[in-house]
Amino acid sequence: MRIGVAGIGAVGAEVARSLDRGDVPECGLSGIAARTAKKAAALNENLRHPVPVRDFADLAEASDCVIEALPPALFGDLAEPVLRAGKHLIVLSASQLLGRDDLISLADETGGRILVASGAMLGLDALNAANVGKIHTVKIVTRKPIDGLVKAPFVARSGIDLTALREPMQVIAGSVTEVAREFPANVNVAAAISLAGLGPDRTHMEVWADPSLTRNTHSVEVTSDSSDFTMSIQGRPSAENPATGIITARSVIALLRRFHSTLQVGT
Ligand SMILES: NC(=O)C1=CN([C@@H]2O[C@H](COP(=O)(O)OP(=O)(O)OC[C@H]3O[C@@H](n4cnc5c(N)ncnc54)[C@H](OP(=O)(O)O)[C@@H]3O)[C@@H](O)[C@H]2O)C=CC1
Ligand SMILES: O=C([O-])CC(=O)C(=O)O
Repeated sequence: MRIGVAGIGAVGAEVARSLDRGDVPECGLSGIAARTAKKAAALNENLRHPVPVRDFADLAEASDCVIEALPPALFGDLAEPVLRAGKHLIVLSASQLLGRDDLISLADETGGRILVASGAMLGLDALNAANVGKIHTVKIVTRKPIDGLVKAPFVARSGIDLTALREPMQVIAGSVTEVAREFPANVNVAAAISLAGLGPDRTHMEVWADPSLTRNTHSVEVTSDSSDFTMSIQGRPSAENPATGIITARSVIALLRRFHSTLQVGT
C-alpha cells in the first residue's frame, strides 16, 4: 500500500519516519506534503529512502491512502482531492469532520474511505459496540497543561492569561459542536468519541487548563443499555507540539498494521 503523509509536524513526521523504518511491512511512503521546502528537506535527510514532496492533488494520485496530519484549517483542502480520487483518507483533525456529511457523500460516490484514527483517545471499540444498542449519555473532560491550550483561538481572543494560572480552571463547557469551534486542536479526541457515539450535539464536553499537569488527560463517562463505563488516558505531550500526545502517531501505525493483519483483536 502506498501511503502519503500530508503535514510533517508532530504527528506526520513521526508517521513518515516510522513507515520509512519499515514499521508496517506492507506499506511504503509515496510522498509528503509540507508547508516549506526547508522542513521537507530536513525530514528527507533523516529518511533511509527520501520521498518526493507533493501538493495535495499529486499526493492523492500517488497514494492508495493519505494520512491527514495538517493544521485543522487545511483539512478540507486535502480531504476533497483524496476522496474525489477514491482513495483512503486517515483523519487526525477529526474536529474538522463535524458537519462535513458532504465528504461522506463524496466518498460514497467514488469508493473512497474515511478512517478516523483513534489518535490520542482510547475506548472507541467499546463505544462502537455500545452504539449497536442504545447509548444514553456521553461526557468527556479534557484537562491539559497550559502549553497545550495557549494557542487555542478562544484563549487568544478572550485575552485570558493562562500562564498566570495557579489553580485548574474550566475554560469552556458545552456540546462538542460548540467547543470544537473554539478549540479545534483540542477537540479531535472528543470529535472521534462523538462520531462513534451520540454525535457532536449530544456529547457533552469540558476543557480545563491545569498548571499542575504534565500530561494531556481525557476522561470519558458513558451510560448505555449494555454497559456503563469510564475511561481515562494520560498522554505524554510530544516535544514538537505540546497540544499533541506522542501516542497519536503510534495510533496511525497501529491502524495501518491492522489493515494487513491476519489476527485482529478488538472491534
Ligand atoms: N485525533 C487526535 O487524537 C489528534 C489529532 N491531532 C490533530 O492532528 C493534526 C496534526 O497535529 P500535529 O502534527 O500536532 O500538528 P503540527 O502543527 O505539529 O503539524 C502540522 C504540520 O502541517 C504543516 N503545514 C502547514 N501548512 C501546510 C500546507 N499548506 N501544506 C502542507 N503542510 C502544511 C505544518 O508546517 P509548519 O510547521 O511549517 O507550519 C506542520 O508541519 C492537527 O489538526 C491536530 O489538531 C493532534 C493530536 C491528537
Ligand atoms: O491529547 C491530545 O494529544 C490531543 C487532543 O487533545 C485532541 O486532539 O483532541
